[in-house]
Amino acid sequence: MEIASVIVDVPTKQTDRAFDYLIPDQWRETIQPGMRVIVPFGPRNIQGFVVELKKESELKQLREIIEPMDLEPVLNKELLALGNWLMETTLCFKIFAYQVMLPAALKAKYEKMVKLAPGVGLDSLPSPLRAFFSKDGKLDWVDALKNGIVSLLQKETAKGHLEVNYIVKEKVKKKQRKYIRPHVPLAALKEEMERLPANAEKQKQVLNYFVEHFTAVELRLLVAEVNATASTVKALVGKKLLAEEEMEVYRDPYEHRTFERTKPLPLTKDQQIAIVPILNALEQNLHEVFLLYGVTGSGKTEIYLQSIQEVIEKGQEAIVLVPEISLTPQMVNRFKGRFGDLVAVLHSGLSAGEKYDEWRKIQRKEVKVVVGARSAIFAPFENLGIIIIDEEHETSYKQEEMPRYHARDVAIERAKTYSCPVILGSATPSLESFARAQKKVYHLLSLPSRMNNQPLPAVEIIDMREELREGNRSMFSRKLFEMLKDRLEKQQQSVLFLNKRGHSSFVMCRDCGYVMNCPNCDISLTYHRVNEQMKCHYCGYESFVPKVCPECSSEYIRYFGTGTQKVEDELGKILPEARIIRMDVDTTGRKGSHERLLRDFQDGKADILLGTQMIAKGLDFPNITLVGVLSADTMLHLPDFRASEKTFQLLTQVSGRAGRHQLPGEVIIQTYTPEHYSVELAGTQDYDLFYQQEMMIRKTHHYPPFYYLSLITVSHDQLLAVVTATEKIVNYVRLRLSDAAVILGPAASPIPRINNRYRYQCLIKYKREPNLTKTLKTILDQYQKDTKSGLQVSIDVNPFILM
Ligand SMILES: Nc1ncnc2c1ncn2[C@@H]1O[C@H](COP(=O)(O)OP(=O)(O)OP(=O)(O)O)[C@@H](O)[C@H]1O
Ligand SMILES: [Zn+2]
Ligand SMILES: [Zn+2]
Repeated sequence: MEIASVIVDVPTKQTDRAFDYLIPDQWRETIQPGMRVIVPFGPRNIQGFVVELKKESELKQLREIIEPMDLEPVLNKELLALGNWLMETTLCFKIFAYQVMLPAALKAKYEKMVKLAPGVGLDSLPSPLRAFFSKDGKLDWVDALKNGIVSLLQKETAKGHLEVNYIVKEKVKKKQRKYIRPHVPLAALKEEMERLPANAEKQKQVLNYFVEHFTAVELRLLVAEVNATASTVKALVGKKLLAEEEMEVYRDPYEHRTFERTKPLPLTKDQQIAIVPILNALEQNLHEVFLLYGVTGSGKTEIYLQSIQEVIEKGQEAIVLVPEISLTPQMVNRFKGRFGDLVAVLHSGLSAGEKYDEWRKIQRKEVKVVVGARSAIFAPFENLGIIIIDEEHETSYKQEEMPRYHARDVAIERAKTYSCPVILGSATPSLESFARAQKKVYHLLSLPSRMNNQPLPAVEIIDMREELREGNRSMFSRKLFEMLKDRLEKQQQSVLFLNKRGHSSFVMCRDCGYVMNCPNCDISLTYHRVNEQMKCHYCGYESFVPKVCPECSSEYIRYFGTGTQKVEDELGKILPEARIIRMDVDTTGRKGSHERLLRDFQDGKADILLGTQMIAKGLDFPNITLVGVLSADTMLHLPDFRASEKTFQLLTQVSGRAGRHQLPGEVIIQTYTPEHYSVELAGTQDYDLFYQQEMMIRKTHHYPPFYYLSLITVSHDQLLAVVTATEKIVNYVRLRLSDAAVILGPAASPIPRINNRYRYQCLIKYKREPNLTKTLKTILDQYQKDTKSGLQVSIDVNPFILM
């Protein structure tokens, strides 16, 4: 085949299609669909994905592919097809659909270089410029910018002395190490060793090493082992007795860890009942979606492990998704402990190089199981036997930028292709999934009780308004304080949870109520204690904390809201003898710190674990008998129809950390809205009742799972332009959809301005609209092509964040 269709790395509407390129003779045998190539595009060289090979093109004049970037495809056939599906269902640019499937290391980086034009010598340049160029006549664009010589360069370019080149670079290199191996047969090696002169003592020792271990060894280790120098070894390589080669090594983030091997546990009655349908589906190669609904601590993970065991025995592969936040060492241990080196782990704590290496283990089929966060759903396995999504209700499974995909949908799509089962597991399933299970679209499996029939922990809800009325102004209710003290005496552990999401620490004037807002975006600035600054989380604007109120000059301007640091200080005052471990973004920033803190807690080096969302999930420690939630309602007041659902799920998850083993657990939930049903029902841990209540509300207000949603957001720096455009879009949508669709807008977005751009939206609620995708595509086409107007239109199908 002579011609390759290539999707180029230029995410615009005009370039969102395949371009044909001629494959030069020398690459004809090499280039295949799914490989990355470097192609000329306009004046630049850029990266692209080959999606198809063909014999003919409609175009006569084709440019040639410059070179392949891969020696084997990075995307297999199935993933190429999955890319098409992503474009269709999420309305993203084609290039994004492919890039999202690859580790960041394989995303191209471009370097701009200024070079002497062919046939031009350095001396043609004016002398002040010459010094900036390398001997071979090159200059890095970054250096040109730094030295402020761009206009000089432009003049020379106009004269034809210089040209600008774009060089595509890979972000990460494979890690290579030098290895030494014998180059002659063992007998010859022995002979040569005898023949060496007596003063070549070191060389003798090196050869002797290979006589004893006739195999390749890393140079570094060899030198250390025989106490020789690299030059001694080099000399033997020079004599062709030994050979040197570069071998690739993987960067293994778990290199220095040993995992205690575990064996399958005998399943409980409930577990046995739940696993049978899964094993059946595996045996018959059936695609089926299971919703494994099991209370916290009911043994869902053991079911995952034993299902995977079956898959491996069938010679197939498994993907396990867990939310980033619960990709704790404990979770990783459970999979590595059961399947050892057959497990690859992908999470954001790894460096780009480590992620790349884990990805390649998958691609080379050196592992059978991948445990990872959202993007691991694209693991390049080719014989998938099962896909498991733990904590399936977690909103982090939805990507909030292009492609705006939900990992659950991708999982089901891939599982259909491989005709294999999907398990969605949760103690608090999303309303969407539970509704589907009720309608028998998903197969419901239940684990209604905890291991060893331990009861769920007893939950008490404390009304913080009442505390205030009775004169307690501390952030700890009297009850929580008493119980913390009690646990200290009993030498049991407590977990204190502070809900940070939707909770900003803002600065307010106590005299006039002035709140510091971002001048570019209509939201309050967040107080950062570390550098005593106020920061906007949307545009990055920073400002100092004012000493007096800019409105009324009062000195009583101070910051509100509670951070973990403040809670820690407070705890130190009231329980000075307590040993506290704090886990939040500040204390877990460094690599491995997350793991270390948890291990310390597990080893009993602290009495109280204080943290944010990152401690809500996955923890399974026997000595935790008390969980305290400091403020249950901070999330309830977000402009989000899922606010109640999220609150209920989070409270249930945190409560589930207590009393998981022999000791019974207790939970204290502090709140300012104890009468809210999601707080109340989290108190009784009654998912079923919560489900019924929430479904009624969703039905009344036309929200999922009764209706689907699509959100169109328009932004521009002129308010009038945004309103006019959104109005037009709303009218257009109205014309194209049926009367059954509910079309809301134009309305200002919940955050009406970000970075000086006004934002308006149109929200569409619908049940079945065959015309919808086409309509949305037309809108995108229209506005994405017209870049001059400055209007930005983005569309989120099934949005999770409505801001
Ligand atoms: N069949 C079994 N026999 C004995 N112990 C078991 C069995 N299955 C699970 N366990 C243990 O019970 C505890 C709770 O199980 P697991 O963590 O899998 O529950 P889970 O449902 O995943 O909980 P959560 O949703 O709260 O994370 C673990 O310590 C686990 O090792
Ligand atoms: Zn004031
Ligand atoms: Zn801002």
